[in-house]
Amino acid sequence: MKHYDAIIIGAGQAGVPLAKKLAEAGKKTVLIEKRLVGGTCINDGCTPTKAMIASAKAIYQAKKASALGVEIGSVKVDFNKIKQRKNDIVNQFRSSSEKGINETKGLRLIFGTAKFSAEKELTISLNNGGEEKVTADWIFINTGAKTALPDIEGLDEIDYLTSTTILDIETVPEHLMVIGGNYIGLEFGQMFNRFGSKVTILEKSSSILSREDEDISSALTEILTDEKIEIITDVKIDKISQDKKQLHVLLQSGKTAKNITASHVLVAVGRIPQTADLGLENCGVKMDDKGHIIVNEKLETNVKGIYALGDVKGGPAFTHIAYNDYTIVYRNLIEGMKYSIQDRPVPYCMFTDPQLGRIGISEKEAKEKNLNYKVAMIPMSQVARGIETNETLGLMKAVVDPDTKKILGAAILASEGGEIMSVLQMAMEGDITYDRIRYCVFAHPTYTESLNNLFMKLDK
Ligand SMILES: Cc1cc2nc3c(=O)[nH]c(=O)nc-3n(C[C@H](O)[C@H](O)[C@H](O)COP(=O)(O)OP(=O)(O)OC[C@H]3O[C@@H](n4cnc5c(N)ncnc54)[C@H](O)[C@@H]3O)c2cc1C
Ligand SMILES: NC(=O)c1ccc[n+]([C@@H]2O[C@H](COP(=O)([O-])OP(=O)(O)OC[C@H]3O[C@@H](n4cnc5c(N)ncnc54)[C@H](O)[C@@H]3O)[C@@H](O)[C@H]2O)c1
Repeated sequence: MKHYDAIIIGAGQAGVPLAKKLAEAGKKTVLIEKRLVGGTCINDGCTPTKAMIASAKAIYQAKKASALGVEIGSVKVDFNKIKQRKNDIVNQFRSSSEKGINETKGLRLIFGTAKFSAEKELTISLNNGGEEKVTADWIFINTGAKTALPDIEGLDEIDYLTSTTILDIETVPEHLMVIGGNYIGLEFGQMFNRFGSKVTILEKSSSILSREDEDISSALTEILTDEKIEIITDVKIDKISQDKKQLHVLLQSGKTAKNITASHVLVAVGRIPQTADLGLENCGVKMDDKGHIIVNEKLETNVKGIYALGDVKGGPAFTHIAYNDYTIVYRNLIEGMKYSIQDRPVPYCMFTDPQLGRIGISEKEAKEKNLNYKVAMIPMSQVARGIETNETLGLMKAVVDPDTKKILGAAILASEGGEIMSVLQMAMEGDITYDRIRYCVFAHPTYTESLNNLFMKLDK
């Protein structure tokens, strides 16, 4: 049995950089991956979806080009080429990551499924056959999450799609029914609508984006509905069945019963941690009732020397959070720092068009916390850059503290909303108050310049 300084389970967004850096720091390290280097983000998540969303945006832009005086004629979608481009980008990212691992001295990559067989011992079922046992002083669990399946009668008897399988479907669905109206449902829903599918989104809450402020959720609902996407809320699905031609969904929306047929169903109701087959009972690492690994603010589990990073530990499930987990663990263990995950900013961006860039607290949260707050808001139809580029959908909104003048949070539903939000995040991190931003000199005419006008609204 081989002994290492460090074992990392999962070549995801935390695992790969951590493994490389530990090996570079002189630690004998092994990285175990059961499927593909790069994990969800590169292979089934951010990279492929954002590549395909770029194609969907090009279709949309081409169709509205006549508003800018450009006549394109009919727009033809080559779905195979869209997928090929997506596959090329994914392969490029994955192979460059794998090359980086293989070129790192002191780092071994094993393809296989790891399971704890004792506290600091793992048994690996190797992908090319056989088994290997390894032990280490430090073990880092970065096994990510997978699609959650709702408890709906008949779901296990139909050919449903997940965010992974939909990436490789042969043709554009005629009618795509999406269960779940949040990040995955909305990004895929709008994308396939633009590729030519009829799209129906079924959301169990009273609105899509149910965790966001109502004005943000209703603005996006209007935008998507204008694109002819059907959104049904307050949904309880009673049964799904399939015959040779169609899928049939029996549901209640509020008090109304509906029977909807569709050609395809995409399940997008959240993700669950990949912990069930990890053998955690053999090492004593504790999980919560949803199967997430419980960690302290330094990402250590209840067992000394075993850490969990990324989606598997619960909390915000984003690539940048998994990556930040790696930097915290690495700097604490190798550089002797005392970084914590508490109070770190959690920005995110949903890549619908317009994007939703979010940071800090929402108005809803400010109200719930009984804070003294004010809201600044400007519709994109009043933003010069938006008008000039024909990107007038959405709004910018910031929640501020009128006493300290600090920005508490922002929701930017706009073209490039993620970039504009990041400008406000920098201001929040650097304690730049809104009364300064109001008079900051920004280049004209940029979206950022409109932050002057956004905060001017607070005087009115
Ligand atoms: C469709 C989709 C779109 C997304 N878009 C975005 C986005 O735009 N922006 C964003 O920030 N986030 C996005 N996310 C979320 C993001 O992908 C995840 O938060 C991120 O990948 C989590 O990284 P991780 O390192 O925790 O896990 P992962 O990247 O999931 O990596 C875990 C790895 O562990 C491996 N593994 C699991 N169990 C074992 C085992 N027993 N033995 C060996 N290996 C194992 C898995 O095969 C996998 O490779 C998206 C997710 C999806 C599904
Ligand atoms: N741009 C991004 O950053 C991005 C993009 C995609 C995914 N992600 C990550 O992936 C994770 C999973 O995304 P997601 O959208 O699948 O999950 P989610 O938990 O964010 O949203 C699931 C939605 O499904 C609804 N729902 C649950 N059960 C339902 C049912 N039976 N019928 C109808 N609706 C139901 C919920 O009310 C919710 O609105 C997110 O946590 C996110 O962190 C991020």
